[in-house]
Amino acid sequence: MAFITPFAPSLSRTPLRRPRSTARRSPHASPTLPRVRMARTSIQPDELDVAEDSPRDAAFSDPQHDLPDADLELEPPCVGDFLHSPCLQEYKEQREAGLVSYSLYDLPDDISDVWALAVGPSKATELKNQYSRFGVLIEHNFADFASAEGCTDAFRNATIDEIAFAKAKAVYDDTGMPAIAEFSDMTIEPPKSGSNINKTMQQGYYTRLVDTEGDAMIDRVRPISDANRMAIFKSAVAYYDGEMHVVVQRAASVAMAFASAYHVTIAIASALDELFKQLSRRLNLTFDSPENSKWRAEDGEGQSEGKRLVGATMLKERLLREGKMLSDNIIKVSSFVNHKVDTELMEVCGEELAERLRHTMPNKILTVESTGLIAGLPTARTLGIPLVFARKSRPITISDSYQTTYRSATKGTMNELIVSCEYLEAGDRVLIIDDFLAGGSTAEALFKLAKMAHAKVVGVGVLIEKMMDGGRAFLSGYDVPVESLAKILPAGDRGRIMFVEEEAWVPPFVKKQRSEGEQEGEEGAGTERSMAMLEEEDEDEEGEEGEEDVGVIRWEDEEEEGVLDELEENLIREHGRR
Ligand SMILES: O=P(O)(O)OC[C@H]1O[C@H](OP(=O)(O)OP(=O)(O)O)[C@H](O)[C@@H]1O
Repeated sequence: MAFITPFAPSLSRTPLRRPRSTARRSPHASPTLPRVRMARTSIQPDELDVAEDSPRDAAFSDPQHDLPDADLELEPPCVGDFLHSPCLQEYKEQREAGLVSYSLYDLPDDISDVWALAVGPSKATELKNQYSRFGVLIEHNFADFASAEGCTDAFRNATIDEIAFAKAKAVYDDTGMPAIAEFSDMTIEPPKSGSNINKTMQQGYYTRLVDTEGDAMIDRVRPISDANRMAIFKSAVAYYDGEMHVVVQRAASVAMAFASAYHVTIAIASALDELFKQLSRRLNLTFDSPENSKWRAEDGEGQSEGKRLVGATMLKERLLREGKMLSDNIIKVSSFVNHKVDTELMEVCGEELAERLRHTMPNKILTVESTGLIAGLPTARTLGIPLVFARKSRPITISDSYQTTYRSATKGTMNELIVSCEYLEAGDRVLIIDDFLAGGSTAEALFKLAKMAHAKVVGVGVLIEKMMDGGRAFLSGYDVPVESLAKILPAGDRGRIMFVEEEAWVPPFVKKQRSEGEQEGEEGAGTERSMAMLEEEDEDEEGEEGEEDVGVIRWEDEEEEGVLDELEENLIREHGRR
């Protein structure tokens, strides 16, 4: 049974690990860091009691359940036997043959460590960006771990945190680099008692091949499930550096009506986020490089220096923790956005909205009282432009005004919007900022006001976009960029908020610099590396592409039948018998 993701690391890049810089560590840290015991908490521990007949899952549902001490000395039994990564094996062989050297070439000063990964490709990109800002260069990703031939039982009997840990440890053992690894599974809970369901369907379903089998399994089970039946995605992430290990688990439950394999990313993102928090504290990974701490506008297009963008990340993290769906499309964020306001969070959100929309060259922010001001003010301040907010009732100080009406999505009432002719002028380039985008009627009303003033709306930015209300499509006719920091998916998951996972946004000029940097690197900028190494690298890059193609062809043409048979087997497998 394989869980291969078609992704190959660039084996021939020199595997480097600079001796750990103490500069980034706490001055009080002892040279041998203590081992960390992590309580394995889940987002919704109360919702994880679905697999009554599984001692593993019972343990998982207990937030206090720690790895037993024996695990801390892992080598877990059979771990080396039941896991195998062809790419890591190849790397190991190259290393043993002396083809990859550990000589340290000039790493940038702001890099203090080089790590490796064993995670899915999209998460790898995110982690690379995230950790690079903290002085960690992520150099390899061994995403092709699979259960070794003949080790199916050992693999099934291992918990997901054991597997994540085993992957991290295997990568560390074979590369010498600290490693982060991930492993996830999906459970479809048994139907509620009394459901009209035949015997084989009473136990629920389970897979560890979420990427490849998850959707097919959900599609098969959904028609025989009631709307409240849950698919539970669990993810374990582990870090190991030879001295210390940290293991974190998180879970996300999604109603079958909305579930897709994609939702495993919620559990993965949440676990990785917690892992990052733990590691940044334990390893004192500080964001201390002046080079990194600012985005630099060097494209000559008039973009000013902006700050590092963490608004979307922090907002999503907060949504995950505190946001609630009160109904299908009413979102409660009153503890940090629109009643009690987390001003620091709004500050970084405003900064990110400003940087995302800076290219529209606005000279004015237009928003609506009162909650539009929450995101509007920091955005305006970052851009250094004034803010005008439309009033919902006419102040006695306003005589000449532009005025329109719109229907409030949340209240269902018709509202007036009024802006003084003094403050919206012909030729203004207006950026609309609001807390929410739902159906788009509020933003459209602001478009109308701008039009009355012969001003031009150049963009729309919101903190939170409710994907189910179609505001983006509604506004598409205006043909302006629409940016949102968090895109909320339709309700589900017992009041929990779910959002679309997106790659971190980076300014176009930074992207350009990075791709130019990469090209330079490929074209021989790595002067410290031997010609032989560069040639190998070229070959590997060809190999990477080749392998991805093969992965696709194999699924579609050669092994499709086999995979479907296996899926069929999994579907009829009772939950407790994995
Ligand atoms: O895209 P839409 O469908 O127009 O919805 C978005 C608007 O809904 C909310 O305002 P609301 O109408 O509830 O008024 P409030 O800000 O006074 O609560 C929110 O603050 C946005 O302005």
